[in-house]
Amino acid sequence: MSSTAHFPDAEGFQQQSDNFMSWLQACPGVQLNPKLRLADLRATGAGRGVVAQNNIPEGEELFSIPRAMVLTVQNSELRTLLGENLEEQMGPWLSLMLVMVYEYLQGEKSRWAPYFRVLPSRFDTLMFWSPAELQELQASTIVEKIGRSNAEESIRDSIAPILAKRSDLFPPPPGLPSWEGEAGDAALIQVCHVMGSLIMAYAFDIEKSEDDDDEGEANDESYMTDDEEEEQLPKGMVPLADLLNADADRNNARLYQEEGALVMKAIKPIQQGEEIFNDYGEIPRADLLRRYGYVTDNYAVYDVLELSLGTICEAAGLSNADPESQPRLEFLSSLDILEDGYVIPRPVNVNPSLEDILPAELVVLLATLALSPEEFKQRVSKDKAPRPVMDANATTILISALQKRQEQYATSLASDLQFRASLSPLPETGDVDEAARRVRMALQVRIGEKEVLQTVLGMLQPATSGSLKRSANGDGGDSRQLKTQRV
Ligand SMILES: C[S@@+](CC[C@H](N)C(=O)[O-])C[C@H]1O[C@@H](n2cnc3c(N)ncnc32)[C@H](O)[C@@H]1O
Repeated sequence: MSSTAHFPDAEGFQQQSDNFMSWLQACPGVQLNPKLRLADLRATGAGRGVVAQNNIPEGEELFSIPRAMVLTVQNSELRTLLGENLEEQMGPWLSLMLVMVYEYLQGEKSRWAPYFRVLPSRFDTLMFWSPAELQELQASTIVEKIGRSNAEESIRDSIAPILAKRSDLFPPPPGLPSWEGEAGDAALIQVCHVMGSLIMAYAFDIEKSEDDDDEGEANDESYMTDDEEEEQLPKGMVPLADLLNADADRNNARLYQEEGALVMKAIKPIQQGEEIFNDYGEIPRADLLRRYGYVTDNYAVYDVLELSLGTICEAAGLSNADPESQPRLEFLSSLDILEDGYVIPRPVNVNPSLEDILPAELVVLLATLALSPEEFKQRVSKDKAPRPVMDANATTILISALQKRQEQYATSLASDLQFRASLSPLPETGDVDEAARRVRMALQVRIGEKEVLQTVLGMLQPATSGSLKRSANGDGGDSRQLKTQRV
């Protein structure tokens, strides 16, 4: 979304921002601090953003948006028109998507029309990348999390029938007789993806409780229903709050959910000319790209490497990773400590220890796979998993798993770094070629993951030298043990 290409109307851009701010200002109950300006940040690839025109002290209210102004299922007339409890029936994602499609199709008649005019309709999020572009992410597990086909299935199952039945409320786009048939379906999927992407990158979770001062960042699931979603909070598009960009290091504002309004406050002193930033949380660049369609280096500290159960089992010499046919996996599964995959964070301390880095569940899995048959039998009879301690055998399995993981990426870290160094900087202003931008963002993501991998490998390899090798009879003997936190 953030390149200038996504805001093509150069002439109207500032006008739309000004119109939006005037509209907001005139809405009953809205409080806007006059020190704010909705700025044009396209030159830095960040679309619109909120900037301080004067110094703002810590704690000062930046704006207050009455709950009635938030674009939610609750506040849309569609709820009454359909006469159904949409949230209960469809879950928070799809119900808000339907409501947003409705309001968007209402055009000028929607009470949120000036708001829609400042929201983008094109995005750089992974949902919109072509298969060739996604290939640039190589073996990153983020590709599996995009969930495009699941999302489209949910849209066809839940939203399409309502649009087909109620064309009085959902007029098909000009030139199309209905939302059915190939063209109707394509138009429906397109508009739903736009609304889904807006929810993913812009919406907040709206606390139901009154007078709640918690921050309400939206959850990070793809926009589809699943069982867990039933428990999720309703989502809402909060005008202006969602025009704040985010920065991992420069977060200086927070949204507080108060009884009658959502209130953005400065959480640090903000200097004149400074941008006002929200916080998207500690998310890896892969997720930043999937949800928000951009990456910046200051999220690199949150990069992770994901190691699948399958890769670990392969490294341990198991023929498959099916708990039904692998007693050690079945044992861990019966204790409820088996995962499909394990997330290894980037070591960020000066002298990182394995203890800080490896998730305890991963260490227990490795320790279990490293047990001799005799030791495993004992564990089963005690119905107790091994302690989360890395011995030499566990370390060897992890090294082999990391090497296999490395092979899953099409290029090495060294060649990626070389490629990055060879790239000339993208122009700061004007239209940046979308494809070139995506290649670079994918490169950053895969470099981050490979850096985590190499750092952890580097930490493990010295540990296997000398006496750490387990003897052929499986006796742990004098293995040095690398203890990690307990589960
Ligand atoms: C909540 S919106 C913020 C408003 C947005 N800039 C706009 O013009 O509509 C989130 C989107 O803003 C962009 N964004 C947020 N923080 C950014 C940053 N630090 N650098 C570049 N783009 C950013 C991303 O495209 C993201 O999907």
